[in-house]
Amino acid sequence: MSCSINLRAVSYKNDDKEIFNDISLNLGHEEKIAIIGSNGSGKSTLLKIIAGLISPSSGYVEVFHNKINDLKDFSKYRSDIGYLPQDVTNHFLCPTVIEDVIFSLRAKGVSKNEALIQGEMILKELKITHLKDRVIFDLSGGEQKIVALAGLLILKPKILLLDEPTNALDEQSEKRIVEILNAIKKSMIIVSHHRSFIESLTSTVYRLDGGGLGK
Ligand SMILES: Nc1ncnc2c1ncn2[C@@H]1O[C@H](COP(=O)(O)OP(=O)(O)OP(=O)(O)O)[C@@H](O)[C@H]1O
Repeated sequence: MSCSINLRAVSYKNDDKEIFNDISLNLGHEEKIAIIGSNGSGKSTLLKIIAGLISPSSGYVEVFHNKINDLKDFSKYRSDIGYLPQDVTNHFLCPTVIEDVIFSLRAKGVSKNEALIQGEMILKELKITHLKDRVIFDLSGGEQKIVALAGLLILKPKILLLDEPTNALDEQSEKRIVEILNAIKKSMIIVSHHRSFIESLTSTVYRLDGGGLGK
């Protein structure tokens, strides 16, 4: 099977406390999987390891079947992996929606005109054109999540890692996120506590608990 991500016997210790041990997982091409588990079981930590933000204590990650030996190895896959953190509030770098959404493209050297064209296309796709010139910190939590997602999607990542994408959202915003994610054909790992949300996206659900990952 062609895989986007493989975890090979990944373990993580924090101040000598074992968070999880010997985790193996395969994320197939354009497969969507969900990870559930109790608070503090290590779901966010595992997602950060896959996103290349922290290193495992032992074991390793493969991205497109290439072994990642240290965090530097992730640099060539940065644009391929879009990571949505649990709390997006501190994730924004620019005051307005459109400026923030195009920020990563501009950072890659894309001209302002071209970046604006692509930014407006993403806003249209996600049906948030009306938010284009709004100040991000005045937006609701749900709107901020969708704007953060737009900022990831503009780079056309092949893999999405989403940490609690519907945390604290109302039913309407959750429905909107489900529509958006169901329309996206990408490899995806979704961490969530919301059973109904997960079930509307995938039937492949893993539980991380007691230091191990199982179905
Ligand atoms: N920066 C940190 N410093 C110290 N301990 C941390 C840090 N981040 C996480 N931890 C600890 O690591 C463990 C796993 O945390 P993590 O956030 O990965 O769990 P989680 O399953 O995502 O929890 P939740 O469902 O509450 O979001 C917890 O015991 C947590 O207290």
